[in-house]
Amino acid sequence: MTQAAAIDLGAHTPMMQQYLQLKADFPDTLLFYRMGDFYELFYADAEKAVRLLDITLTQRGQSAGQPVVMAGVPVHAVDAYLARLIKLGESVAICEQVGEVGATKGPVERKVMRVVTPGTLTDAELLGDKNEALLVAIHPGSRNVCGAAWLSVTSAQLHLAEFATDDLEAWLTRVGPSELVYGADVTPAFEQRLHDARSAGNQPFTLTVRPAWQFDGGLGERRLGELMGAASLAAWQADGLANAQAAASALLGYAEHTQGRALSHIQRLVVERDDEFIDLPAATRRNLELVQTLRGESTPTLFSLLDTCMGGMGSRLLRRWLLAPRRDRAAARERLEAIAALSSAAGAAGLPAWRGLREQLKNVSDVERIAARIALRQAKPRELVALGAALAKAQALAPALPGTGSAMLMRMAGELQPPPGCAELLAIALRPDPAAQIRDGGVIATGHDAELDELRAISENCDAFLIELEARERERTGIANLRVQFNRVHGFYIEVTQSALSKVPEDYRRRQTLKNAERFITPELKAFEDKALSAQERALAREKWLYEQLLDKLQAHVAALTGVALALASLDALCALAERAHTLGWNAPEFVSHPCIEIVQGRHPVVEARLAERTSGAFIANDTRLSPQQRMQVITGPNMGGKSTYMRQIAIIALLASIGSHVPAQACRLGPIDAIHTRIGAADDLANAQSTFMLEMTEAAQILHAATPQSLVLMDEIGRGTSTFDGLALAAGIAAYLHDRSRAFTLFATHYFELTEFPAEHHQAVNMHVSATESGRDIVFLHEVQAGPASRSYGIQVARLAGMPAAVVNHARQALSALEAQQNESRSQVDLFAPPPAEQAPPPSAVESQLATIDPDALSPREALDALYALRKLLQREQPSGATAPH
Ligand SMILES: Nc1ncnc2c1ncn2[C@@H]1O[C@H](COP(=O)(O)OP(=O)(O)OP(=O)(O)O)[C@@H](O)[C@H]1O
Repeated sequence: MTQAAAIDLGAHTPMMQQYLQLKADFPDTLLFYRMGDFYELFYADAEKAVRLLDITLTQRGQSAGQPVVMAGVPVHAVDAYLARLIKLGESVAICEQVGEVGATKGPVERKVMRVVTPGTLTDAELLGDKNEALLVAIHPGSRNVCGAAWLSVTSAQLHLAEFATDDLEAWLTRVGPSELVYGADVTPAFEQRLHDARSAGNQPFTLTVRPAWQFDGGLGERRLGELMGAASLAAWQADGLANAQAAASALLGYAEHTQGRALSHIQRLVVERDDEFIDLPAATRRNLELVQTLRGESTPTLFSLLDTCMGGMGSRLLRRWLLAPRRDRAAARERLEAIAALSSAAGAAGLPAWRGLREQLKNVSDVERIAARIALRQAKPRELVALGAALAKAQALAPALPGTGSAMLMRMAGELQPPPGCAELLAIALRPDPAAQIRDGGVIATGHDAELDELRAISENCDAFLIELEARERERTGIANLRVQFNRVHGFYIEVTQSALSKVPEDYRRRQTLKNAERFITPELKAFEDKALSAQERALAREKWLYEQLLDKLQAHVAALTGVALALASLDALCALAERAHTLGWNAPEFVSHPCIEIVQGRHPVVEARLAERTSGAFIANDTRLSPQQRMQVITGPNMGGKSTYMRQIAIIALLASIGSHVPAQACRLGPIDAIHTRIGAADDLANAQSTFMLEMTEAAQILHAATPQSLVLMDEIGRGTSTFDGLALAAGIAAYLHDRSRAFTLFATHYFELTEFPAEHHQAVNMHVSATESGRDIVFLHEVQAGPASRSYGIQVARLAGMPAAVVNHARQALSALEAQQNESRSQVDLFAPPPAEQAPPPSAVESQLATIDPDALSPREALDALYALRKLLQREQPSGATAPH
């Protein structure tokens, strides 16, 4: 029950009545109730805010016989408080004063203008330049089909997908919601899965329940049709996706509810199918440290190395590219072509084009977000001025693009053209340095609106007018000490001393009599007063109105602006990739249609960068060659030798190539890839109460189920978490499965020496090892990956390097010799990789043999019954303890 319904509203003060009525619509959301220069929170909201924001709880007056408990935040600092609440997963309804103070009896009219939630942020201050808040709606349908719809309120795209409900977690990992909306009617089991998925990810999202009726397929189809301006969604291949449409209906409903208006800027509809993308499961994103390190930090990661974009739009797009590589190579090929064109020398200076373009892209404002904020009517004056400047830069960029060699760049040159009239509109309407908020005035340019100019002139020229009027009246009347003045109570007046009263002209009207003087007003002064007194307020109101008019006019340009934004973002991302390729010495990959991964002198870009920073030696590049004939590498060698680095670099190179980036290798040839799976030792997942070993086996099992001959699989030290024999046996089984059944490209690093025998019987596997040599009693890692198994393991040397006490090292050496001697003696020929014996069928039982002799068609009913009794008797003889027949 809501607060308002639970209590007797009538007993409250009028203001608290108003508050409680507003709050009733937002029972689960903190309500910021505007009172002058503060947003106030009351009752339970106040107590919660005090806890979360560390602000002071106060009490003021009484309502319904109880003290009013409240807490407030100043309006000018609200963004900082909102940012903190959003980070904590809270939502906030912002309630403003919309009526005029004193216009009605009772409290001034108030309205919730928007709801700020983690998935619907639009303020740059709350979002950060490089981040995107994604709102996702999920609708589980019948027959294991789940519908999803998602968008970022600040961009123009809406995504739809339908997938097997079993794959829910994988989809959520890929999409990465900030907030997930689901219907109140989902099953408790499904709801539990959402809660589990929320806490499993690196970035927990907020869950929001919405009424079940909002998830309506028909309504969704209609709303999407309206947004796209089309009668059918067939053009987007979005027809027939009833579950995704149901999710879209709730998504749009909720987004509008939070923004307080329709999302008219959404103009692109994208249906995503799960076979479109290279699968990058959560473990892969984590293990390859794509956007977050294993410790959960944002650097150093592959993305932090890659992202040298000049603006937030470019960074966000590049991140999307990195996390959603496509199986189809068309997009990657286009980008590679563009990078090549951007990298070729242009102009007299002979410098690559990207250099100049990146200079031009500096300080270009976030057109994507500003366009969305125009559509939502939230754009602030300075954003619009920045938009004008960005459009000018976009226009200047178009002719600077390389004219040949890249279809993508040529397309972009057209897309960078600002919508006709838009920049002019902004330039005419706005001052170049407007106030931050329209409510402060000083936003609309002089010369744009005659009435505003006049109002401003009045308030600005007031003094001059009065001086001029005074001089004129003195001359006209001949009263030398006549004064024109103003006070708050009586307004403007002309003051004449008693002695000069005889000279006062006809048209002077008496306003006030003082002891020694009389005050007058003239029709001219009265007219001026009417204007001047309210000129400032009227100027402010007029500016506000003109600003609204400007926003109205800009609506027509929103679609084109989002196009310009995308072109700017793509250009920034491509220039960043070109810059990286140049600076880091990367090369273009080549795509082929036959399955293979061939890398010449590949490097791990992040490890390489770290080594370069510490100047602790160069990174040793390594080759890789995987083909259907040689699809698995069993990699051995000492700890710290570089096995993990080598395996990860292959995955990273394959991923970079797939997004259309150059790669850290001399050359790379890549066939089709459908997934990158990784199983690499992780810390205990304490939050989910899973043991390391359980987690290891769960992840390995998922990979075995999912991997195909086009997948790349990294298995690092599988079996490490249990006893030696268990671990070895499992590792052998898993290797055999990947080799024989999955037939995936597999990199299998292991510390089980016994597994080096695997390739002898599995002909598509080869042994590789990372090299190391001994120098005295120490070990020197060479980090070179070479053919063949490691000659031995160096665990004890590594332990010595790590500073293990000499006593332990000596003890271990001795124990090792003893163990090795014993093993050599007793080494029997255990075939680790022998396929398990086929299960033998047990011989038939007497009942079964007897049953086989019966021909039911040849029996009379009486004989059939006899036969049945005989069978039962036989069974009882066979199973004397179980007196009844099996069922
Ligand atoms: N190719 C290389 N060139 C230079 N240094 C490297 C190379 N590969 C690895 N290293 C260095 O060696 C360190 C250890 O590498 P890595 O973690 O890959 O070893 P590992 O064999 O997987 O060890 P463990 O089995 O203990 O996990 C890296 O952090 C890096 O500093």
